[in-house]
This record gives sequence, C-alpha cells and structure tokens, in this order.
Amino acid sequence: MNAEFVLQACGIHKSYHKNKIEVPVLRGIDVNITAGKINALIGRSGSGKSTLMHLLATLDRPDTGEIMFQGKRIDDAPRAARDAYRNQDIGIIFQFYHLLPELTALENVLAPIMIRQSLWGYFRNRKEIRKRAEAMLDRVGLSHRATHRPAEMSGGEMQRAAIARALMTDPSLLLADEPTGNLDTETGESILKLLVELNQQDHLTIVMITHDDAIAEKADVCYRMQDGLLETTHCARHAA
Ligand SMILES: Nc1ncnc2c1ncn2[C@@H]1O[C@H](COP(=O)(O)OP(=O)(O)OP(=O)(O)O)[C@@H](O)[C@H]1O
Repeated sequence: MNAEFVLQACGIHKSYHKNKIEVPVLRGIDVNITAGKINALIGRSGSGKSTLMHLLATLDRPDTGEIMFQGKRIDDAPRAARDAYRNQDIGIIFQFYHLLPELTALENVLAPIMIRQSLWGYFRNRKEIRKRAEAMLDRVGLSHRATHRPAEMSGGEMQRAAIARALMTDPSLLLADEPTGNLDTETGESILKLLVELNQQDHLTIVMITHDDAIAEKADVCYRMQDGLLETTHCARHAA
C-alpha cells in the first residue's frame, strides 16, 4: 500500500443500460487520491464525474475494476463494511445538498451520529454530541440558522449545513460533487474558501468534482475526465 494514496481506483468500467442499450460511461479509469491534498476531478457535463464519485463513495458498484481505501478493497466489501466506510471514514457533499427536509440544520448535522448509534451501538453523551454538532455549525458559519429547516435556508446555507453534516463524524476524506455548482459566484467562492481552509487547517483530504476550471485552480492534484478516461493534468495553482 502506498500511504500517500488514501483512495485508489484501478481499471474502473461502468455502463448504464437504457432501453436495452448499453451506455458506457467509465472506460478504464485509474485514479490515486493523494492524502492531505485537494484532488480535483474535472470534466464536462455528462462526462461521468458523478458516476465516478458514487463508485468512490460505494453508493454504486463498478462493472469491473477495484476501489481501495487505505490499501483495502472496498467496492466488493460486504454491505456492513461499506456502510461503516461511508459513516466512519468519508464525508460526502452533493451539488443539491441532500439534506432531510423535515429536520432542522442542527438535526441534519446530528443525523450521521444517530445512524452510527443505531447501526453500531456507538454511544456518546447526548450533550457532548449536541455540543459537537453546534461546534460544526459554528465552524461553517451557520450557528444562526441551527433551528431552520432546509426550505428556510438559502442554497449557500444548505451547502454549509451539508458540509457540517459531513464533518460531524470526523472523516479523513471528503468527497464533494460540484460543491459550488448550484450557487451564485460569491456564495460559491465562500464555500470554496471553507473547503480550502478545511484542507489547510484540518488536513482534510478532499476530492472535488467540478466542470469549472476556475474552481479546479484551488486543487493540488488535477485529473481530467474525457471520453470515459481520466488523465492527470496540469494544476494551474502549481504553475510557474
Ligand atoms: N441511471 C442512469 N441511467 C442511464 N444513464 C445514466 C444514468 N446516470 C447517468 N447516466 C448517463 O451517464 C453519463 C454520465 O453521467 P454523470 O451524472 O456521471 O455525469 P457528470 O459528469 O456528473 O455530469 P454533470 O456535470 O452534468 O452532473 C451521462 O451521459 C448520463 O446521461
């Protein structure tokens, strides 16, 4: 195992089937996610970025190929191991936030720990858990919206709540699918600034999926997706 690479995918193929027609999306992807860095996966709309992220998050399985987390195969692990990986090792944020609409911002942030308690009997003092959720909301600048439900929040606030939820379980790796894709430029920049801060101050490894070259400029390692393949590309931030 190469400790530098926390997450690795090798020879990934994935097709969808629509009306009995095969739609090949990933045609032999190899990717090494470098620990402690911002890793950008760049590609045009429809190039398969979300498909790849779902595979890296074990939300779906590749047709062929292997995905390794910390050197251990995760794509074909039993369901319980994949559930544990998603709840304990990684955090996921989606372009459309995927907050639970009936829960407040604070309750959404608490949700992964509730799942952890119900699935693994993990127990921590309720007060302590609530304090941590409040601290996470504070970290993303959302303390003043703790009791708001998603319908009562702006897009940027919902994305902040989603980031706080992803951080609640103290993941070593954050998978972010177009984290600013649905936000205006200014709000998007503030979310990006927060992600860079989490990387630099908290040493969080980030996989950032984007179609926007300007966003990828914040990355340390860049991969570009084209025709179902991924190639290492020049990172503008490290030009010169
Ligand atoms: N469930 C599905 N069934 C059939 N085709 C699908 C399915 N999901 C995605 N696709 C197709 O696979 C291709 C890749 O989709 P994907 O969402 O991974 O792309 P993307 O790069 O994330 O796009 P975007 O930037 O627009 O979100 C697209 O052509 C899409 O139409």
